[in-house]
Amino acid sequence: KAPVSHCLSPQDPAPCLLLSTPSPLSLVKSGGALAPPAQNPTSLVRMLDMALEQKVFGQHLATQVVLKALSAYSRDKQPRKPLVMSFHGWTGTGKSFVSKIIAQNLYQRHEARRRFVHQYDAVLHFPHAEHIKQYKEQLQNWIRGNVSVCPRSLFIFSEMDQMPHGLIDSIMPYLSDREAINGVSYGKAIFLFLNNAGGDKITEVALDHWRRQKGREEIPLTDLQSMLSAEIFNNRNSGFWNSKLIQKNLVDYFIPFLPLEYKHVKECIQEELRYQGHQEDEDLIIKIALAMSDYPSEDRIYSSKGCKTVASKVNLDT
Ligand SMILES: Nc1ncnc2c1ncn2[C@@H]1O[C@H](COP(=O)(O)OP(=O)(O)OP(=O)(O)O)[C@@H](O)[C@H]1O
Repeated sequence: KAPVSHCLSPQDPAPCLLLSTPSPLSLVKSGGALAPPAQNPTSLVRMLDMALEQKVFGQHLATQVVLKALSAYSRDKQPRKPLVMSFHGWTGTGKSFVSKIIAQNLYQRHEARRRFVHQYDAVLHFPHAEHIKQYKEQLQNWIRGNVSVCPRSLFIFSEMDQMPHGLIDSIMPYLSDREAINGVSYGKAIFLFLNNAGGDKITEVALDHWRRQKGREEIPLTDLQSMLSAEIFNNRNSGFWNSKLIQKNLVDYFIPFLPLEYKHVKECIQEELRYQGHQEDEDLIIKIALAMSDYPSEDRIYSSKGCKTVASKVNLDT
């Protein structure tokens, strides 16, 4: 569970420092491979597939789309447009978890590859809406600087719902389908946006399916995706409210994270017990999972916190 490190962090006083003093590794041209030293992109995607399959519970829609998108992306030697994915769902359903798995598998086998992964937290890095002009400039500089050094950079924007309105549109030129901007080509970069916006609608759809006694696997992805794009564009609490990125269709995939059910929470608890080195204790697993399955109040199908508080609950009870 290594923390994601920054290549050029938003708080760096000189955001382009690495451009003037790059390390030898950051100068290696990544060419068609995902990151230096060159690796077979297909095998990286296969490893990612295995990791998602083993570690992520209850998110068959999200993991399928992520894998398809990344396999297509990794096959394209000269993409003109970066891959842009927007994750949506309730808290604790695995959005950050999946983005970490992507980062670890595509970039972080080698310590130095962490330099290709950049995480921006709207609450931490863009706290004051009145500074939006300055943030726009900084954001453009960080992205331009990082992609100049590492074309296959991965940018993760978490807490998108807290993003000052209009800020994300400042990166629109980099997400477009075009050759290069001032000699820098952005087509090999990946952008991930993590949002809670859309989570309530996803849950409504899932619950409706459950009430009609249809399986979770039957929830249609296409309906959810178009609903999500409309929802985040029209929702004032979303970082994409009225966003040109949505209007211009620059987000390639809207990815729904379904609310987690009792059985998925149980799996998270089992995993956490293993991780903390405890024996599997079925009574304890059931006790925690039952307490966490709280939505809707009459049926208690889903956990409104997903698996987010599992680690602390296990800590408390062991
Ligand atoms: N679908 C899942 N499968 C396995 N573990 C999960 C899943 N969802 C969450 N977890 C566990 O719960 C922890 C918290 O989840 P995570 O941070 O990914 O939630 P999130 O969707 O990003 O929430 P938020 O919207 O609050 O940021 C993860 O680190 C992971 O251990």
